[in-house]
Amino acid sequence: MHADQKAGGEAAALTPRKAAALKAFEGLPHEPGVPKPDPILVVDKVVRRFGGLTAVNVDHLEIQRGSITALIGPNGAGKTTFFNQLTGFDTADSGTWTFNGKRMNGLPAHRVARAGMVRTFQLTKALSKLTVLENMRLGAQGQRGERFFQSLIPALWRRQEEEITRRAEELLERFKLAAKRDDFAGSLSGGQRKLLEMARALMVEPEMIMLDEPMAGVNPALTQSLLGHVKDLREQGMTVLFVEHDMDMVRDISDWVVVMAQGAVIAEGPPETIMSDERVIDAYLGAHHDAPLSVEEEEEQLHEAEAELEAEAGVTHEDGPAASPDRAEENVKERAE
Ligand SMILES: Nc1ncnc2c1ncn2[C@@H]1O[C@H](COP(=O)(O)OP(=O)(O)OP(=O)(O)O)[C@@H](O)[C@H]1O
Repeated sequence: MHADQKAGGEAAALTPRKAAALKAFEGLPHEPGVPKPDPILVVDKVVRRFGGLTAVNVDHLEIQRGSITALIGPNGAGKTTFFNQLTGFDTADSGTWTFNGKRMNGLPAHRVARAGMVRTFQLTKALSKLTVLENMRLGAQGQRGERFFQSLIPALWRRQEEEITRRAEELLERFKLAAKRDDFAGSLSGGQRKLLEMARALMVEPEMIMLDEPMAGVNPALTQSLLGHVKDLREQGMTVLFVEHDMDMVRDISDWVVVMAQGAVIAEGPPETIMSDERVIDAYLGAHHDAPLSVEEEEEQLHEAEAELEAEAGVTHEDGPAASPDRAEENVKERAE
């Protein structure tokens, strides 16, 4: 009975949108840059250098429409820098990327947002001296700019302002922040700020939302709620790309996982297999951790170990530092006895 209940629960969690997202990835090779059946974002040869450091060097990447894709990788892999390039918050040295078939490289952040691709930040950008509602209304700036000429006519402008407030209030309701509407954003908890950031990103009615570490700084009480909201974005037809270090969250909500290391995409695949992919384990633990040692490497390690033992034995011996390898050997023997 327990198994049935479990199966029922899982079936209930497999919504049509989730099923469609999973089907889109079925049978795809688990290789970096693998083409997707219906990509909303296509990235080619994006490079960003800081002095001598190549922070991003992504050869090819496609993000499947309507899916939740996780972007993972060790610290300093280039995930945030990559987000910054794609969303116009920084300028790539080279490369191209298209969103819904339109070239996005070179566009400033507000135009990228207006095209339907928005992002949130690792450290939330909520303006603490503005109220929650004011923060939400600011999120609609892209829409305002688009209707600049309408805004010259007061009646149209007022109607638009009312629309913006109505949408903001609806979203605050959905994200359970309605009671905080008139509080300063600075008074919110870390998790509530993350919710506000997500709600604010939705003010421009995006097609794709990019979340930079949505779980960072969120207390456990809000974790489930945040997860639910992210899944909900896909249920509403949006595409989600998120950076996250919390592997439970990655396993729980993503349909597909892209792994970055040292600026490049090194692996892609479904969450259940990607965590055991050797390339991924190597990237997290440091390259070649489990490759057999060469004779030279073995000798070098032996030598280093001996030198350490000798040094230790010399320092801790009553007679003072080891004067010679022989003396050190004696010290080691004495300690062993
Ligand atoms: N403005 C900058 N100037 C110089 N170096 C930078 C700059 N921004 C990022 N870097 C470097 O680029 C590399 C990639 O950094 P990035 O923050 O994109 O990695 P990340 O994968 O997002 O890491 P984390 O998971 O720790 O957030 C790092 O070595 C970082 O020090």
